[in-house]
Amino acid sequence: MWEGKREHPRLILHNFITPEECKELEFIHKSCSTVGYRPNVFSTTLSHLIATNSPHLLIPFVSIRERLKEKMEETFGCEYELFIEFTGLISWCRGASIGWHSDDNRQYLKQRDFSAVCYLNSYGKDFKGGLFRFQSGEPATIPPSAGDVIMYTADDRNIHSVDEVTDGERLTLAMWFTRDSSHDEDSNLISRLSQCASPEFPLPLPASANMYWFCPHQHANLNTGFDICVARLHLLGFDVHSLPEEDRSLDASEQLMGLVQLAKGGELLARKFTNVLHALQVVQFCHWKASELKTSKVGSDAVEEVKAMSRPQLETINALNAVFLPDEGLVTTTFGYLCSNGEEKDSLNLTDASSAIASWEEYTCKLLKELLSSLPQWETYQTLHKVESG
Ligand SMILES: O=C(O)CCC(=O)C(=O)O
Ligand SMILES: [Fe+2]
Repeated sequence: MWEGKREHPRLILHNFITPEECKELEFIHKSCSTVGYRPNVFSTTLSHLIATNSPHLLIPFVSIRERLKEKMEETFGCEYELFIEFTGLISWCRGASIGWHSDDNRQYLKQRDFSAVCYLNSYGKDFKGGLFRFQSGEPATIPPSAGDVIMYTADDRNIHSVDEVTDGERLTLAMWFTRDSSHDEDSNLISRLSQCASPEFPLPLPASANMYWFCPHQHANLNTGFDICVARLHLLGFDVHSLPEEDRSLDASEQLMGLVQLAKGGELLARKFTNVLHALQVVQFCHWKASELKTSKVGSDAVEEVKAMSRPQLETINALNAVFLPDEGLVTTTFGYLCSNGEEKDSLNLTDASSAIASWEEYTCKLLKELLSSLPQWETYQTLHKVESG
């Protein structure tokens, strides 16, 4: 069944994830990611999605997880034995790498039996460096390609590494599988969903006031970094304007948790977003769906007003950037792809972002409806699975 020998139980699958699924997961990651578990790594776990009041974003993972688990059990001959231990979108930015290791190499990781790494973007096209390598056995080197999956045992028969990423953002869906039901991710997620899932429209909520990422390898007293949301918006050419709060005593980090507006090229969009995460989700949605949204141009009455910025508004933006984005260059070197000449910056304007709001709301409602109708069955069977509607 496996391509390699028995000493190195592993399987490479090509195009297991569709291009549309890759794009949707990329949208989720770019609108929700937080600081990851290694230097220059950013992650979006399923529990983080629940914590940021975006539980509906679990839905796009459901059928992918199900298919991967089935394939894993079939490949390694352990039908109905496995539980998913961890699911996360992980991006490896410039400077990120990992040396030789097996995935169960810590006492607290011993429950891990199998690993699956799904590539959501491609070596050469989206990033440089970042080759996956097995220390022994074939294949030895794997250049990530969108849609491909590597499955392998988590023990020392599959010691592997990832070369340093030298440009761009390398995106994966990483999953671990276990035979130990006490490490079942699903039952944990379901109990959290049962506590929080309300039929109300979910407006994203930053999980904590601090989404600030510190750049490693800097001299300790020269610490620089950025707020992840502000940085991601900046990469698409948008600035954030916060609205004056009644309570002026709020410290800087709180300003992104309240009402914000989007600005670009000296103009400001009248529409107010609940917080920076809300603005980011809409903008990333707009980026994901850009070609569709442009062809189906919504009536101009739906387009919100774009006005020239006043001087105090410009000053507010500059003050926010000084705190949350002190080093603009760091954003491009971390999240950008230098080969692409920063064309992403000019791809969207304020009117595009404004007309994407309705479609983003529609998308969110559709997923929420599916979540709410699936949850009773998930609770009964204690697994996240595709529930046929109607
Ligand atoms: O991203 C990859 O290709 C593998 C990552 C990895 O080895 C790990 O996170 O343990
Ligand atoms: Fe690994």
